[in-house]
Amino acid sequence: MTLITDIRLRRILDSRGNPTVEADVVTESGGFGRAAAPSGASTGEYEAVERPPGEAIAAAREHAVPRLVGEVYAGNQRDVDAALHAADGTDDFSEIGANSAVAISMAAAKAGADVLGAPLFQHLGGTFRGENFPIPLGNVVGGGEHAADATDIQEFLAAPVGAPSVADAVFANAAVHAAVADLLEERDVPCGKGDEGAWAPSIDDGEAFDVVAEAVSMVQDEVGFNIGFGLDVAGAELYDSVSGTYEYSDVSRDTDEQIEYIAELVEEYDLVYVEDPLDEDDYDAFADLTDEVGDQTLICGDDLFVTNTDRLIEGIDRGAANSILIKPNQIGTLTDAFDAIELATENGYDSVVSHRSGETEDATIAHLAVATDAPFIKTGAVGGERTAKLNELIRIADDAT
Ligand SMILES: O=C(O)[C@@H](CO)OP(=O)(O)O
Ligand SMILES: [Mg+2]
Repeated sequence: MTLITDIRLRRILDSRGNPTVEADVVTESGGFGRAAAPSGASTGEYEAVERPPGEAIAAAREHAVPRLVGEVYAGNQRDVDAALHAADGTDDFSEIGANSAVAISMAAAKAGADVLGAPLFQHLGGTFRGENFPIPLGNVVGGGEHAADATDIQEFLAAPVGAPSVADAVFANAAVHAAVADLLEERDVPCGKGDEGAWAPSIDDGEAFDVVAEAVSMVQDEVGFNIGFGLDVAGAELYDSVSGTYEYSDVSRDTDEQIEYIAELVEEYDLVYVEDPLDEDDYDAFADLTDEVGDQTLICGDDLFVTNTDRLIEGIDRGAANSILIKPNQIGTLTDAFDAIELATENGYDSVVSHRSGETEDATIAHLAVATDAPFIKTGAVGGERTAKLNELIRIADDAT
């Protein structure tokens, strides 16, 4: 019933106004799935390769579509994704593009769910999923590669760890986002928004820490549950491999100083989450920091692991980080993303399913997080392409998908 009978690929707009790949998958019994690839700005060196959308579409039409249409059942995700790998023939999707691959992979999953008449999370995760929800990490202030002339640290995140429901958590993050705007106005700091909808003021990191800590504590008092504070440092973007230092606007830190700086921030702000505090090649530094503060906070590898099980195995062996960011487009298929989450879970690493800075209204990652029982999701706080995922989580919790 789920035999794939048609695949259409097109260029659509992403949230930055750039083209991206959208896929439609149709099955023999009329099942339909549509999904779109997101796109990163602070991309990891070891990510699967995103090709210009026009080229990715042409290559996928030539190599992948003939291997899928009339050949593979959309309901069998591993077969779909194996066919995508076989069609590509490289180990980084540089032939058909990880953007075409992930769009087709996710669209096939949705078509499979459609034939079953089941919500996507249930098709992917089974009937016992849908009871637990990820804690949403909400980006409220940001800079780095996501906004010009703003903070050095890429993302200051609200983490409503004590929220009684996913809806309460989502609204709490939006409230922190609004409180940050009020506090910045009081300080006469004008600001626009960065790529993910976070405020992008022209302030230094120290001032951003003050503002976000105050906003978090104000909203925490209002809502009456615990809201933590987290960061995505995007360390690889700050790291200068020639000098071996992390280059901030006002200071440069060598690796030991960077480890100490992050450890101090964990203490001072009681950080519950720190993503990519160090360079993507430095497993040893990740291991040292994890050793120092890993019992107090999550040290998450994004550019370090790029959702890749080989890189995660290396991290597990060396004690680097205790958490992994999961971005399906970093690795190209849902199967690969699932395998990374399962390997992480088996080894006590918390998975954080994540958006990209360039997004669409596609909400697959909300279902992926619920399907895999992931403890966290990072998908912004406000903005249509971000709320598409947050509102989908609320609907899943309300049993309304
Ligand atoms: O670094 C990150 O975690 C992501 C998403 O927040 O950014 P980008 O998609 O630009 O890689
Ligand atoms: Mg990151």
